Amino acid sequence: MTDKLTPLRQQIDAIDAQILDLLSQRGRIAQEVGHVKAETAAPVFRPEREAQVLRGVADRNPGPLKNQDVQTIFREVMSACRALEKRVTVAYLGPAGTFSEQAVYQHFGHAVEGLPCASIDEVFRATEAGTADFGVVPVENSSEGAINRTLDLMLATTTAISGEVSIPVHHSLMTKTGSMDGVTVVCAHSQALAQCQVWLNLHHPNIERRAVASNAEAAVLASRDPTVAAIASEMAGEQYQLGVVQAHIQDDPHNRTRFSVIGSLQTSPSGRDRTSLVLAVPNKAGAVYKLLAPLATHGVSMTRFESRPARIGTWEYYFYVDVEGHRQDEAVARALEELHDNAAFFKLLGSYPVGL
Ligand SMILES: C=C(O[C@@H]1C=C(C(=O)O)C=C[C@H]1O)C(=O)O
Repeated sequence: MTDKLTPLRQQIDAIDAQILDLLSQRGRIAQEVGHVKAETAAPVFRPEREAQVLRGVADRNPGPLKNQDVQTIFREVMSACRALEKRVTVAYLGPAGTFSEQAVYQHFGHAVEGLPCASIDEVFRATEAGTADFGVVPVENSSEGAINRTLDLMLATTTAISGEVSIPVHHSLMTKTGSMDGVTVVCAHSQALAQCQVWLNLHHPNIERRAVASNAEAAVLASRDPTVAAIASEMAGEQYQLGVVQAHIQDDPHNRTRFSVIGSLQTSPSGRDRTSLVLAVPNKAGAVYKLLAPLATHGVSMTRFESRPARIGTWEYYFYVDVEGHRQDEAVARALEELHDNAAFFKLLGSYPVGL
């Protein structure tokens, strides 16, 4: 067996040497790109370019590696190259170990400076103040719907959306010991408790459920107290050395959360983009129908329509609308102009590449 393995490993060693050499060449060119950008104070992180690179590797992938796996590798290659230009700082809902942190790495790769924040408000504040270059905030969950605080802050702040990232959300029940003996309370973020309620009703109907600031916070509490169980990601469980009582307890096995990347960057077209905006109309019959007519006129598809009650003022609801295409695409630009004219309130949140 050894005789058969040795020549194969020699081939792998030779290929690795080539890969390393090519990575170094790529890194040196990225440094040059960094110098060019510095001359014009151009932004280092270019989400549209990174999206194109990732789509390109999937299109050209000859196998046997899976598209998703080569994309993960190239995301990290770009992340490391980008860090040679500048290591971007990204604020997210902490502490470390949250799904938000996972979303940060999925979008930016690991060569970034994560800035864990105590609340969604703080992520917006850090991003607006420039303490972080970008922020990553949850927008909607496939089981529980919109994250209202995020929608409200999108309206109230000057941040723009420059990207999106969607991740599978799997919840596990974990304790310090890996068993439920002596456990009197299950802690998690209210969204996670809601996403696991059928399972909890069935298996632990009599244990108190307590909502805390985040699932990672629940993991911290469980790591300190054997009477506390946490619902959190296994990543958080590993971070705080918890034992898994039961993995994947979320009621919907396809549960996902979509995050927005926020910042001051206005992303250029990537070829497959989405545009997010907020609209309001006076409370009159047929007003919403009329408001949206320009989308149909210009053949622009709407991929999301969400309403939020206006807390003060003249209008009853704000409508959060996502459409296919970039604000610079001709059809989208025309539709947006007409929407703007029809609406009592209009705010363009941003155009950005459709997430992988
Ligand atoms: C190298 C660049 O800078 C960054 C790094 C990229 C890369 O490594 O491919 C791509 C886009 C930018 O986020 C660039 O703008 O081309």
